[in-house]
Amino acid sequence: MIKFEQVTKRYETGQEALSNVSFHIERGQMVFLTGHSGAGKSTLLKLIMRMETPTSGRVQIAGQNLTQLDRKDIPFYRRHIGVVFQNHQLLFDRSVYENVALPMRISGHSEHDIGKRVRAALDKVGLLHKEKVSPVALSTGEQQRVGIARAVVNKPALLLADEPTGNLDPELSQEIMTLFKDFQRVGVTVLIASHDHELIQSMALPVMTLAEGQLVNFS
Ligand SMILES: Nc1ncnc2c1ncn2[C@@H]1O[C@H](COP(=O)(O)OP(=O)(O)OP(=O)(O)O)[C@@H](O)[C@H]1O
Repeated sequence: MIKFEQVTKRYETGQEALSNVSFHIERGQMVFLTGHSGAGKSTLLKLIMRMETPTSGRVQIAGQNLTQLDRKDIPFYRRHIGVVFQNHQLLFDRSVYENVALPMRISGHSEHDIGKRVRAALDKVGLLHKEKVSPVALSTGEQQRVGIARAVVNKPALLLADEPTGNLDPELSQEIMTLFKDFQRVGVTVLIASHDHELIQSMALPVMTLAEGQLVNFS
C-alpha cells in the first residue's frame, strides 16, 4: 500500500529531511512512525499526501507512482487519504455535522449520501448525539473524534495521523487507538506519527523509527 524506494528529500534550504528511505507497508497494516523532533516524520507524511515530492527515489501508493501523478489528479488522489492532526483544525463557526460533511461537499456528493455517511461516521466515533452543536462546546477528546470522523467520512483506504494523541491523557489516547484499530479491522491501512513512547509500547504494533532522516528500525 505504501512503498518507499530509496527516497531522499532535500528542501531548497539544503536540509536533507529524509535520506535514502526504503520500506513497504502492506494494505491493512497499522504502523507507528516515530523519531525525535526533526527526524523527518512530517516530511514522510507530506510525501505520501503528495504535498512534497522526493528529490530522488520513488513513492508508490496503492501501486501508483506519485511522481507520475498529474497535477490535476492530485485533489482526487487526496480524497482517498484520511488525515488526522493533533490540532484537528475544526471550523468553530459550523456544527459538528457540517465539519464532518466538509470533505464530502468538496467531492460533490448528494445531500442524501452526505447525510448517510456523516451520521455513520459520527456514530462510529460515538458522537451522533452531538451533530448539531459547535465543536467549541466539546471536550478535547471529543473534538479529536470529530476530526477522525471527518478523516474517514470519504471511506479512505489509507488513514494518516500526525500526533493524534498529542493533547490527550492516556485514557483518551487509548480510546483513539481503539478507533484506529477498528478501521484497520475493516481493511484500512493506518500510519500514525507519534512521540508518545508509552502509547507506542502499550500497543503491539510495528514501529518505524527515523533518526536524522534515516530509517533506523522497522520491526
Ligand atoms: N519546508 C521546509 N523547508 C526546509 N526545511 C524543512 C521544511 N520542512 C521541514 N524541514 C526540515 O526538515 C527536517 C525534518 O523535518 P520534519 O518536519 O519532517 O520532522 P519531524 O520528525 O516531523 O519533526 P517534529 O516531530 O518536530 O514535527 C527538519 O530539519 C526541518 O527543519
